[in-house]
Amino acid sequence: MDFFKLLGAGAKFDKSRFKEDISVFKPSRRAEHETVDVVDSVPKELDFFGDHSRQQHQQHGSKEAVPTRQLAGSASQYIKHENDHAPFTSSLDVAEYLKRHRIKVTGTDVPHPIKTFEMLYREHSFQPFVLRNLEKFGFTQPTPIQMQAIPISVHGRDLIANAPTGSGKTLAFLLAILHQVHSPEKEGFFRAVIVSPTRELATQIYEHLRNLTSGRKIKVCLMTKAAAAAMVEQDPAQRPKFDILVTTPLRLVHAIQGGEADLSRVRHLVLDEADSLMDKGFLEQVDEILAACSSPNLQISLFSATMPSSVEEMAKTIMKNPIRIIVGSKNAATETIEQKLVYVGQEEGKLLEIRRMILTGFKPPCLIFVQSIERAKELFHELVFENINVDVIHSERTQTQRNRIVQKFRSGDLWVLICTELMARGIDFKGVNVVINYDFPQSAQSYIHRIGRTGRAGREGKAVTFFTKEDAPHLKTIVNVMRESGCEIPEWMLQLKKPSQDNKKKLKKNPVERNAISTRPKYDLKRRSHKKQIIEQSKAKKLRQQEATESSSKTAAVDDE
Ligand SMILES: Nc1ncnc2c1ncn2[C@@H]1O[C@H](COP(=O)(O)OP(=O)(O)OP(=O)(O)O)[C@@H](O)[C@H]1O
Repeated sequence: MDFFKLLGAGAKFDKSRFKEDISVFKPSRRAEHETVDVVDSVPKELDFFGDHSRQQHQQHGSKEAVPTRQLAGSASQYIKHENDHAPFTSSLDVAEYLKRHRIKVTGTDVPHPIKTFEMLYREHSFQPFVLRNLEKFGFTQPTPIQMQAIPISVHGRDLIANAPTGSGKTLAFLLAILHQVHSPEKEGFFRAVIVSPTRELATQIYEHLRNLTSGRKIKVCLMTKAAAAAMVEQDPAQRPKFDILVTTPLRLVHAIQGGEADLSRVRHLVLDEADSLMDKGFLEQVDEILAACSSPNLQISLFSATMPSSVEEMAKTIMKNPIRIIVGSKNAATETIEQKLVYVGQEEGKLLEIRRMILTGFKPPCLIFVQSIERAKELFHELVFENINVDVIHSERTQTQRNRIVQKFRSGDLWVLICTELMARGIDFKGVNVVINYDFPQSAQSYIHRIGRTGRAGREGKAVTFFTKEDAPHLKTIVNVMRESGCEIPEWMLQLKKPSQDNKKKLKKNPVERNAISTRPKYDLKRRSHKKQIIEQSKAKKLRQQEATESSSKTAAVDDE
């Protein structure tokens, strides 16, 4: 029996490359004579995921070798329907409309959704400039999250919104804010604050807002390092007045502590990528921001493509009677993304696979995710000689470099961008064709956001995730996401054991240890590191000698005096 055909069910395997693994998984004589359905079952010998139970499920499953996306219904949220302009006639009518757009809403006194942007003007007294700008920038029809989130926010209600990546969440909260802040206030206090976890995302939201406010005197502040430094220098009475603030958490906390940002008049606080902001790394800062937003009428909105229950529970403690929206399935990946898992054997197999992809019709633009800055640099040094336009972005690069790289990737000058988790959330590169998870993601959330950089706004995209034997215990986490987003999964993958909560936590905290990314033989690497060590030791010795000579000549000079 062909075990690598079997392993290939739901993943890709190259037999010639995995000779060693073939011997590891070599079937017993008895197993060779068994007639087993190629896809449905995995014998013990291949049970490197530690799940023996799936043998009992031989009769189920698909014969599809690679998981494919189920197309049915995936683009439904963008399809216009005949009755889209007619007002709602009954609550049944509303329920049917929500169902058709796969919008689930929970909460009390939920305002009706909108069917068109024009309804914002007719039913919610939006200013005409908003409609003009929407048209100017090509937004003709609201997406499902916009249909329901905007009226809720306009009614001043707290909101927890969970909708897929690339489904237009940004415009949903920006339009609500524009309605609330449609004319500039003379005193110029911040009236709305949008917090996002990265500078890149904050900049993107700011640009989006600038487009939507064009032609109006609404003042928007992007809290950059330079802007914050300028505020510190300025006399408080002379500081420019702003209506809306877009910021990262730490920058804002510094401004609050330094007295440059007064949030006492903020009416609406939006936490974009809320689950990330309410995670340990940011929680303290978010607490401080919340404390500074002291208005009794504060309205809070949380948006993300992933909203774990623990975050929702925590969120409810700071919100007043919130309404919750889920578009599609909760915490699922976007359905227009074709997702694939590729088994690469050892760590070294990843480079071979990526080179094979480049040689055999690789369609840029492409984002490649790795788990650390070190690995991003290593991969860049390997791919830079491949005759492709490649660059690398991570938090150790300067802000100017980061801005330039993002710009080049957007304009198509860069084909391949190697990145860390820094780029996983929110960044809207419209035409990314493929996302490669070179390193297996550390959580389902990370997977959903990373692959969500493709397949945006109803477009199609591809996501390829490499996995080695070390990643196998966590494979089920990703398989579950794939299933939730409509991929067909072979039965044996569905039967894999779930990683324990403990294991999940461990992986989230620390990534899997991996060999360095390099095509150089290990012997070469060892020799290089040894050589480097000798050079450093010799430099240190020289320095010590120099210092000793200097100090003895100083003593001599003192003696002479
Ligand atoms: N109503 C609309 N019609 C057409 N395009 C839209 C509409 N709303 C948003 N878009 C576009 O869809 C793309 C994705 O939107 P956005 O970045 O807001 O997604 P998101 O839901 O915030 O994703 P993520 O979870 O990754 O942050 C953007 O290019 C945006 O301009």
